Amino acid sequence: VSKIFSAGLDITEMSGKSNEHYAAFWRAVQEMWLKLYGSNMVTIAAINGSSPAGGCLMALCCDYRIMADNPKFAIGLNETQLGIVAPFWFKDTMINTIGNRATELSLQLGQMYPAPEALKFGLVDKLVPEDKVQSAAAAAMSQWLSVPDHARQLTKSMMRKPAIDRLVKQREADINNFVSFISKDSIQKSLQIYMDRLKQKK
Ligand SMILES: CC/C=C\C/C=C\C/C=C\C=C\CC(=O)SCCNC(=O)CCNC(=O)[C@H](O)C(C)(C)COP(=O)(O)OP(=O)(O)OC[C@H]1O[C@@H](n2cnc3c(N)ncnc32)[C@H](O)[C@@H]1OP(=O)(O)O
Repeated sequence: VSKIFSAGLDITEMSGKSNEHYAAFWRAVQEMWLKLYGSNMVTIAAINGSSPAGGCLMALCCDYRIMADNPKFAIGLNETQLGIVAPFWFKDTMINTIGNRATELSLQLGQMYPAPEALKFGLVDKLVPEDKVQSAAAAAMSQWLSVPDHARQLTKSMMRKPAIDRLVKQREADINNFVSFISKDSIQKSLQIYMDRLKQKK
């Protein structure tokens, strides 16, 4: 979709459903992260629009991020703005990209960064004109693929393995945490208010 890289997780999957539904949904989200963050392939994010929360997470899972140079497009982990909390593995992924202090600021405030600020913060690696995002991503891919694969893969794994192992170890506990958190009346109410606001903004 033009102007949106990803709207993040589907909020309708996290509201008004059964605990079994929430558990299956969260397991699938974990699986997505484990596959993408743990992939030994080269992954380049061509960010052609806004990228809140889960969308930002997907971009952060990639090895390199190229974003369209348009201040109307914003990226960030904005969970607190929805009244929810980015789980520890979202937080770890952000820390591994921009460091601890910048992550703390970002997460507590639920900040969405317009493209130029995202570049300053290190959330993205490069800005290019909107119509050059795909070609710039292809060029970056060629550069990354020119590095000997075994050396690049072992290096990637060395950098990411501690975060991945942490989720693998705590996977079931993380699902239980998510289910008990998201099914609280107060959290369901916050999500509903956020969705109503999204619809009113039209
Ligand atoms: C203690 C801790 C323990 C455990 C952890 C607990 C909790 C962690 C849980 C969850 C983590 C979640 C991460 C997420 O990804 S949450 C989702 C965050 N996403 C957003 O905030 C995006 C909101 N959307 C927008 O900002 C905009 O819609 C936009 C920039 C993506 C697009 O803007 P547009 O102006 O182009 O389009 P709209 O008119 O706003 O939207 C069109 C349409 O789509 C609906 N919609 C938008 N985003 C979502 C979404 N993420 N899920 C579901 N639906 C969405 C929007 O309501 C409109 O619907 P209608 O056409 O009105 O029906």
